[in-house]
Amino acid sequence: MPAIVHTAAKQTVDIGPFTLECGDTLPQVEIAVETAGTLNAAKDNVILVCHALTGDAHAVGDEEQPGWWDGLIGPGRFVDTSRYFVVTMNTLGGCHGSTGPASISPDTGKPYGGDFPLVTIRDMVRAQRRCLDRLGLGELHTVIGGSMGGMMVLEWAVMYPGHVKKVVPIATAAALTSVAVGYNEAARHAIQSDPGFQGGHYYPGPGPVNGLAVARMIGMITYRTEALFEKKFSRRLQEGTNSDIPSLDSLFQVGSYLRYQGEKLVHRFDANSYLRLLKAMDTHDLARGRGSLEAALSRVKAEVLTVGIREDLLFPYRQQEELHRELVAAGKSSRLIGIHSDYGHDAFLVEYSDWGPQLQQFLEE
Ligand SMILES: CC(=O)SCCNC(=O)CCNC(=O)[C@H](O)C(C)(C)COP(=O)(O)OP(=O)(O)OC[C@H]1O[C@@H](n2cnc3c(N)ncnc32)[C@H](O)[C@@H]1OP(=O)(O)O
Ligand SMILES: N[C@@H](CCO)C(=O)O
Repeated sequence: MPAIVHTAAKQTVDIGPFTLECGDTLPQVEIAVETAGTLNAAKDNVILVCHALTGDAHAVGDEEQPGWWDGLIGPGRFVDTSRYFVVTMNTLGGCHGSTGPASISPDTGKPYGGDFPLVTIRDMVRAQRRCLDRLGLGELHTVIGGSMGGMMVLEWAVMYPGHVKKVVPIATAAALTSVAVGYNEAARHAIQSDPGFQGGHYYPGPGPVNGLAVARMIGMITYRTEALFEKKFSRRLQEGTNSDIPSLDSLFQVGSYLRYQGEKLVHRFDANSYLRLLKAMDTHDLARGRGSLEAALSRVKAEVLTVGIREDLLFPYRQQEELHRELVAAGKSSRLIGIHSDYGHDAFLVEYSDWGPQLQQFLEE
């Protein structure tokens, strides 16, 4: 069993062969894990953080690199690492240290590429559970995460009700709306129609970089809001563009920004993982195989604090309201916070003042 290091630490945990919901077995699975804080003697202060689509295990910063949730988690912050032992894993199927399409298949000695199977949200959660077992961490104080991470949070509450005391699903839902699935289809099509895609067998080449950039551009529009774009860019043209005569080359600031965001993602994300994680979100439904959402939620034992962003275009606030309503109807302990933010969906990664204090209180009660 791997040793647990009880301060900020990174490790890769071998969880062995792993059979997915689709029936395929990955012969060897590794999960990249980062921890922050100290595990107490009773082992009852563990908070599991589940990342969103392009996140990774580095939620909490260290001397080398800031973490993507530093505004929320750290010593003396809303999730206080001087009290809690925070564990974050790169998801199975991802591209930041855990087994995914770019990993070498033990069967062929080559990267899986296009042969890597679909990993569902439930597979991701089962892999997390097995990883925690390997680390000797059976019980969770809280599971928290946003967007795709929030889907995992809800699955934790349903799949392992006896193992988690509290859950905090943020900017998420029991299943994506048809519009969100539509955006994801357009993003996948951009990647798969790029000549660099080659059916997913593009390693060690750069792969479908243009398609991935376009996919991110589409995504970014859904992660923000009209109000934010109006404030930041309005209809201004990018510097150097002739504003007097309309031209095919006219570049708006918003266009330049989206292109930049697309290029930025290409340097830190693998297209094969992007395709699979989008599909995992599309195909996810908390009710699948459980009769109904009501039946699924009837299994929940954890206290639930749902956080929604009222301006979220991707996971509309009505979805978090519905989740809360269903939980209450099922007699569960459920609270809902609806914040306002021009950031829209991405607010959970950038704005904490409206919900951080309530989260802190929820954790400490
Ligand atoms: C911190 C990390 O690296 S995260 C790594 C792991 N990834 C994740 O966890 C995923 C979640 N994170 C995210 O989605 C994002 O990082 C967010 C939401 C937290 C913040 O997004 P950001 O891209 O940092 O912020 P924002 O949308 O304001 O964009 C700012 C960038 O756009 C650039 N920009 C702004 N206007 C324009 C324009 N008109 N034309 C071109 N570029 C522009 C800025 O110069 C800035 O560039 P920089 O990132 O090189 O500094
Ligand atoms: N900005 C988030 C959006 C998806 O929730 C990410 O890239 O993971």
